[in-house]
Amino acid sequence: MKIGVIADDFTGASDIALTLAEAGMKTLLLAGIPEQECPDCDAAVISLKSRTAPVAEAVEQSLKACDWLTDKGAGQIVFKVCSTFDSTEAGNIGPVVEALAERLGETSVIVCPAFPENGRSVYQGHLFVGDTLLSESGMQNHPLTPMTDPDLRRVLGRQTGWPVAHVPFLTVSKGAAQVSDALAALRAMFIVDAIQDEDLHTIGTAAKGRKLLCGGSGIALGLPLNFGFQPGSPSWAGVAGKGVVLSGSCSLATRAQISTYRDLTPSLELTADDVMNGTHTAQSAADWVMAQSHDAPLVYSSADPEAVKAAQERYGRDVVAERIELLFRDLAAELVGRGIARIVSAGGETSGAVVKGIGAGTLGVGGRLAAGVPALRVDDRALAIALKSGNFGDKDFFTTAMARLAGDQ
Ligand SMILES: Nc1ncnc2c1ncn2[C@@H]1O[C@H](COP(=O)(O)OP(=O)(O)OP(=O)(O)O)[C@@H](O)[C@H]1O
Ligand SMILES: O=C(O)[C@@H](O)C(=O)CO
Repeated sequence: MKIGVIADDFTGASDIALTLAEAGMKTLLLAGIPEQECPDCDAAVISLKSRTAPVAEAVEQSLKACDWLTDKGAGQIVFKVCSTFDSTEAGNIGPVVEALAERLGETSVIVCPAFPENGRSVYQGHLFVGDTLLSESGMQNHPLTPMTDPDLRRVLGRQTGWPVAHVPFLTVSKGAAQVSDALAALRAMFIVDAIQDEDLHTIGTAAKGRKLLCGGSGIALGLPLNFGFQPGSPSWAGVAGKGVVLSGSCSLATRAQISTYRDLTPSLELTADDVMNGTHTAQSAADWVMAQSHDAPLVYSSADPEAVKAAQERYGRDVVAERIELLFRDLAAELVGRGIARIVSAGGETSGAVVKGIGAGTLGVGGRLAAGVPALRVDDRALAIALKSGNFGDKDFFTTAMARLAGDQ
């Protein structure tokens, strides 16, 4: 194994697994730290559900994953975080990077969440989503990690005792040698600007030999070449059978996708009240799914910001999120037990719960369904899944993803 990735959520893990697979590496996605031997690979992505975990837990899990990956031969570790830098004042990005850097003996670390293909760019240390600052992109209303400050130097600075420095676009545009020189000057975490894929390739070249990087999936674009890999297309055979779309994401993109898909398919909305007072359970939702003649109905809890806020005030933010996630976990388990063969899951926390529910161990990476979203095959079962990050995919994503999971081009 050459590259080991620790991802702080499941959609993020599948996002970077696609980048590495398309860059020519045999890549495996592992749902947590494997208890058994895993098949041979060039890159392994360990998916944690640590983005919103308590800091100490996130640090402990990340260090365990790091030890497992280095033990299997990984010489370079990437800590994959969200391209919208989802985190809170407490962490978990700063504390995890600190702990990993200390474990690996690295004294300066590149931190770059840019993902230009999906509109995320970093310029003058600020994160943009398309042409808006992060803090005006909708992410200021995220249910668990509202992002209200677009200056990543400040955001990261609040999470770590390490100095936070900046490598500006002007340096990146001069090439890898200049980036390497800038990184050598200080013991620090460096927010590195990147506005296009070319910048990420430059940063990738500058990262040759570095033991630790932190970023979105874009940070991996230039790394495989350092190990001699050339781009390729992962293959996908398709899985036939009944499908389901499960969404707990409340992002703008997911809500637009739901509104399109709801016109085409039967849908069941689980409101926060329904879940909290037991009106809907995993059993009742599974009965509903199996009773639909449509081949891929929709079950969702994807409320607008006002409804989310009201539910959080009524029940507590973490309590309501956890109860909804548990319902999706148990629903996924129930549905797979009843023969569901294709699942599209929307939302990182939600996907962590869904993957747990289906009891996945190793997921093979197939072709791309959208930028940042691959088709995945669960273990060697006839079960296909897509883990869609909240803000990824166009408005027709659920329809096209379902068809492609089945093998349509
Ligand atoms: N009506 C609601 N009220 C409060 N919380 C909700 C509601 N519906 C869903 N949630 C919670 O909101 C959270 C959404 O996070 P999730 O990571 O699944 O989506 P996302 O943030 O859009 O995706 P990503 O992390 O991939 O960008 C989940 O914990 C979910 O349980
Ligand atoms: O980087 C992203 O935006 C995604 O891979 C993700 O992490 C969403 O949870």
